[in-house]
Amino acid sequence: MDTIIENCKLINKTGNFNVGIKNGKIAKISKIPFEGGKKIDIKGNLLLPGFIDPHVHFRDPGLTQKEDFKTGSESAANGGFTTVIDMPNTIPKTNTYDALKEKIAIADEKSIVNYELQAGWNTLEEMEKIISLNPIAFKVFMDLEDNETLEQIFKDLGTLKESTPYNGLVAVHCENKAIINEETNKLKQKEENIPLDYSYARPAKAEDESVKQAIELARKNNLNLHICHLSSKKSLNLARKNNVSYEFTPHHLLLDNSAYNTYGTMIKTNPPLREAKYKINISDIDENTIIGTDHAPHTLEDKNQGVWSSSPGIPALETVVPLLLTQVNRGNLDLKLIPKILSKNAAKLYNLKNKGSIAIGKDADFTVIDLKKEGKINIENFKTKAQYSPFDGQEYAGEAVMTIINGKIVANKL
Ligand SMILES: NC(=O)N[C@@H](CC(=O)O)C(=O)O
Ligand SMILES: [Zn+2]
Ligand SMILES: [Zn+2]
Repeated sequence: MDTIIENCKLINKTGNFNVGIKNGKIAKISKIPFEGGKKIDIKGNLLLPGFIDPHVHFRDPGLTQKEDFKTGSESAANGGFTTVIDMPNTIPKTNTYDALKEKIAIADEKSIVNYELQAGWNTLEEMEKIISLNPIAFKVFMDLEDNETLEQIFKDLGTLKESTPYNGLVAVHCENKAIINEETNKLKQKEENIPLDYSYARPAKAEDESVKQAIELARKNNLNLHICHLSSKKSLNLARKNNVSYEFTPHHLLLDNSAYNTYGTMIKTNPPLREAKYKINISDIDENTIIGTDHAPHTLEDKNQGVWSSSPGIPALETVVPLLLTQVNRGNLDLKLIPKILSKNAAKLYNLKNKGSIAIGKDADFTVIDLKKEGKINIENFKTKAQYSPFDGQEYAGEAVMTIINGKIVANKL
């Protein structure tokens, strides 16, 4: 053994366990103590499979004043995450072979957590080249494209699936561009706009229409659809009915659009926070849910440019775990769902075969949880460059106290 993690509680099991690690893999799980290796005593806390965030924006290259792969990955580790999936809307976009190659070099050099990269869509010819670098999926921002372009993108992705080893997984930002434009233009007629207007400029029906369209296009082209940051209840019902996977962010679960009156453009995000009656809630989390934080850091300056010009996005890697564990402590969320929604389900969707559970032979990636640890969220302790959060100052119960990757501690608050 290289390392032995001692005094571990495991979910659904009684008693304390010891977990042996050899060459970065789980080699032994036993109640009976054993010797031979460096010891990590986690003091009776809960050992969970390393958390996976399938939706982060690390802004590297091109936007590193907002975040870079070093600070982003440190933020992930500090928040309890061992693996992240980064989005392609950097500068340049990660939609060419060269740009993906460049990002892999950056991430290899700077990341302290495991990472996977999504690629942006491009011509079929370019996407064929991109596939040789194994992006984990293609991402389509449906809010930025018109219908004709979307038809073509999905058709090309279908062809790509036939002609290359591409697995056919397409992750989508679902909001309908035409509806957004129409509603935004209406609201701009008002004499003065307030942050709350943003919620109505991109209404739930824009998301619902887009989800419907994405499901149709994916079916037509034999693609495997995954819906990012799903926020509308109706969209959720559509996804469930059609057996399509989806992610929830912590802010869409926990805040409604009345928060715009408190936090202003700080909580501007896409899709926007919704009216209480249309939104998803903690009670919508089930066995199949995936939490994707949509960690979308910006500078304070970028966040303070008025209703229409402020950058949309909220950093979330360092708040999501205490926020969800607080819901567990309040009895609103079953503890047994935590390893599923934060690790297992994303590992399955993205085919991360060695991740998502604690078993012999799996990668030695762990998140250690102290369910009773209380505190107040404090952005001053964040590793992200983004210095804002609507949850700053909020009391929590339950925290990730240690993050272990390949058997090595990358963050420690024990
Ligand atoms: N969610 C956001 O409001 N912003 C994201 C983009 C995105 O995920 O749509 C960003 O990159 O800042
Ligand atoms: Zn998005
Ligand atoms: Zn995003």
